[in-house]
Amino acid sequence: MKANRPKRDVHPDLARERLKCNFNIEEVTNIIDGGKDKTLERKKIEDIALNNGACLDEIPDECLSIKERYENAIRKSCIYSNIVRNEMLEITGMENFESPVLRRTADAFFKDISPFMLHLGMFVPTLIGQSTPEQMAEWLPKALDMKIIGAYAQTELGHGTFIRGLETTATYDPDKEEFVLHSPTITSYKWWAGGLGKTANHCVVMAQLYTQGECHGTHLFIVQIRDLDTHMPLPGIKVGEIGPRMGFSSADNGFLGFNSFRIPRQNMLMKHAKVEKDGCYVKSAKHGKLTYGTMVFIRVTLVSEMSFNLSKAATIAIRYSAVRRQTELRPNEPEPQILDYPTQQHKLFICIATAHAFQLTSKWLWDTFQAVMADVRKGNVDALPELHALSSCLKAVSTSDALSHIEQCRFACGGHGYMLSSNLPFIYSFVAATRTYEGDYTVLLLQTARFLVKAWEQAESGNNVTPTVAYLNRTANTKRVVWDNTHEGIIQSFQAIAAGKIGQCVRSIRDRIKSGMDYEDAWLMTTVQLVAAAEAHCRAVLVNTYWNEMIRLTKSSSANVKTVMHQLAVLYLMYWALEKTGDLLKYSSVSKQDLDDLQRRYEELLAALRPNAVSLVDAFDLRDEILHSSLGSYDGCVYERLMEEAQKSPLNAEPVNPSFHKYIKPLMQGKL
Ligand SMILES: CCCCCCCC/C=C\CCCCCCCCCCCCCCCC(=O)SCCNC(=O)CCNC(=O)[C@H](O)C(C)(C)COP(=O)(O)OP(=O)(O)OC[C@H]1O[C@@H](n2cnc3c(N)ncnc32)[C@H](O)[C@@H]1OP(=O)(O)O
Ligand SMILES: Cc1cc2nc3c(=O)[nH]c(=O)nc-3n(C[C@H](O)[C@H](O)[C@H](O)COP(=O)(O)OP(=O)(O)OC[C@H]3O[C@@H](n4cnc5c(N)ncnc54)[C@H](O)[C@@H]3O)c2cc1C
Repeated sequence: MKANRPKRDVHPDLARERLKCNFNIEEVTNIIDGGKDKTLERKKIEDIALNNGACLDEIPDECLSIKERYENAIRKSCIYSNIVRNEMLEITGMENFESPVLRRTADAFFKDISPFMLHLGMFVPTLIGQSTPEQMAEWLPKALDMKIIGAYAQTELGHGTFIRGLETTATYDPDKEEFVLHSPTITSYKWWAGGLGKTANHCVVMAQLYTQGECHGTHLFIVQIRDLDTHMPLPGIKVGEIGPRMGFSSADNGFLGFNSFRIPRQNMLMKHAKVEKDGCYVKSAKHGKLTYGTMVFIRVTLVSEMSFNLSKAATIAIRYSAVRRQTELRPNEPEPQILDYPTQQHKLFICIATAHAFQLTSKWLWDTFQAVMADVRKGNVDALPELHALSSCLKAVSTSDALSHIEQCRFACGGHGYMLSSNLPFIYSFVAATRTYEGDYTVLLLQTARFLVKAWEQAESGNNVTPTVAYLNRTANTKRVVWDNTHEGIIQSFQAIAAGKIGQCVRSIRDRIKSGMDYEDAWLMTTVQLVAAAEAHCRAVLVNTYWNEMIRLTKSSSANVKTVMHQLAVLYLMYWALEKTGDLLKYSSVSKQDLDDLQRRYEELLAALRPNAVSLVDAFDLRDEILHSSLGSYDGCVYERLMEEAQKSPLNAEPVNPSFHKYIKPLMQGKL
């Protein structure tokens, strides 16, 4: 099933674009990767993956049946896992199994999703984050060596968001020193877990723990569900695939039910709480939500995942826009490249800037996460609420923004963007799921809002608050910030908007309580504003972090790299300031004239970035094998590739489809 891509000359329009570049592309690539050494390591790993079997499928994935797609994905997953296990991890180090490079090289194998993704993405991280040292020694080597393949089964048919409402039970039986797992209702069936439907032989299960007649809430258990030799479901296990979805077509998302299924006591993941042999429950965690740790970890990693997906979509749309020509501007003049239209630049340059904003913020978030986890290991959980609030809003906003920008990339490619061979629909449907999974957008912003309301009350009473909300100490009691059109001024305005909205939420809640509502109802009635306040806080964090990190990381860069990186960050600030003019008018002293000036400067910036646009996406350094796009390949031979992909449609395998003789001809002849 291997096909070789024909080598072609670079399209003259793209070649001309590359000549216009005025900055050192490699320097920008190094900044995105996190340093020159990281770029070299990434390239080395990509070479290993691509020389070892990553391949174009002769028949595109989308032309296969569901079953064929799954089987092809498994075939490739096994090849890929072997390479990861035997060669890549030697370079990254076994402890860096979650390295973004592995995620990136996986794309060279899978246009859609690997059924093993959740094994490496959630099963292994849960073992690491939730096991005792003994459990880790037992399970982790097997998982890393692919001796066992796992899934993460938390969500049920009836509940995804409200984890405390999960119904699966794990009841301890001290006589046999076993837990009995049971699914008491149809709504208690596990639903959605990736890799569970057909692939996994183990999974982590979240269930309500009962011991000595008492319920202790949700805990995690490791459960073998299939025989390691025959792969048949074990007695007491009902497992299968949940059926076709909008995307994730080869991820075999599954359902799982238990009929009084027994597992040994040692299979409860006991890092934060345990059940003794006699059934005694002992809680050691200093914070009640540490069992939610894998979710926080994934939320943190999703920010860089969004940067990666956006960089793919932007690369496709910008290369395409450089070779696509449409509409005469003046009679008898050549049609311009569509990238010359300011409206096209408005759709696309923000995608490049946002990919940078998310990438730089994600590195900062990752460092914050590591520091907080190091504290937690020492028994200090003070920074956990702030980390939860931060990772929740950044996950929500980055997935939501990435989704709408990717849709803009598709719009920017006109009809051809609708083709699956462009890869934009795959990228879109993958990112659409991220807005929901690992915590829905609204739900996570409301988590952040809880933290913000408390922080606002602290700041209001003159107490110092934690770093990401420190702006509240400055702005909580200010009515309107004075508008200043420098980058510092714009960042401060975003902080003023956030503070203003949080303050308004607090006042609404208080007013509602005064008018007789209890706190829960007052909160509920204010949730539309609370979501907007949490989003505003997240934007303040994003603009501030992106700007500071950009300045820090370009300190020793060449002058032109500094300029272009600076231009992108200013574009990001201006784009969002213009998107939020209503808020600026409400919470700052900005005037109509200031906004008109801002609009003009934004349009000038689009023009200034235009000559470097193709090189800026080249700097993402996404190889064709990873992009999988007829519109986005490095050579820009868009029309040849579209035609080539069209030939692969199964409908073109024969000149006349049998349905002609069976139905159309009889219809034409009046014989039907
Ligand atoms: C090595 C071998 C080679 C192998 C090779 C294999 C080849 C692999 C092929 C490809 C490789 C690819 C590489 C992998 C790359 C990985 C990419 C990652 C992809 C991941 C894909 C993920 C798929 C999706 C998975 C899922 O969706 S899992 C399910 C997720 N579910 C949710 O997120 C549910 C959301 N709900 C909640 O989180 C909670 O219920 C809630 C909304 C937070 C409420 O919780 P609860 O009711 O319990 O709490 P409350 O009472 O509301 O709050 C009480 C207080 O607690 C605070 N709180 C809540 N949560 C937390 C927390 N996590 N931390 C800290 N504090 C928390 C809350 O704020 C309250 O505080 P208070 O002070 O206000 O009281
Ligand atoms: C592709 C995909 C893969 C997945 N993989 C896994 C997996 O591997 N393992 C796993 O365990 N799960 C997985 N999930 C499940 C996923 O985590 C849940 O779907 C997600 O957490 C949302 O929960 P829900 O489906 O119950 O939505 P619901 O909570 O029912 O949400 C429905 C609507 O109600 C709103 N809503 C809900 N609660 C509130 C509230 N308190 N306040 C205001 N509005 C609210 C939401 O905003 C949303 O608009 C996956 C899901 C998808 C789509």
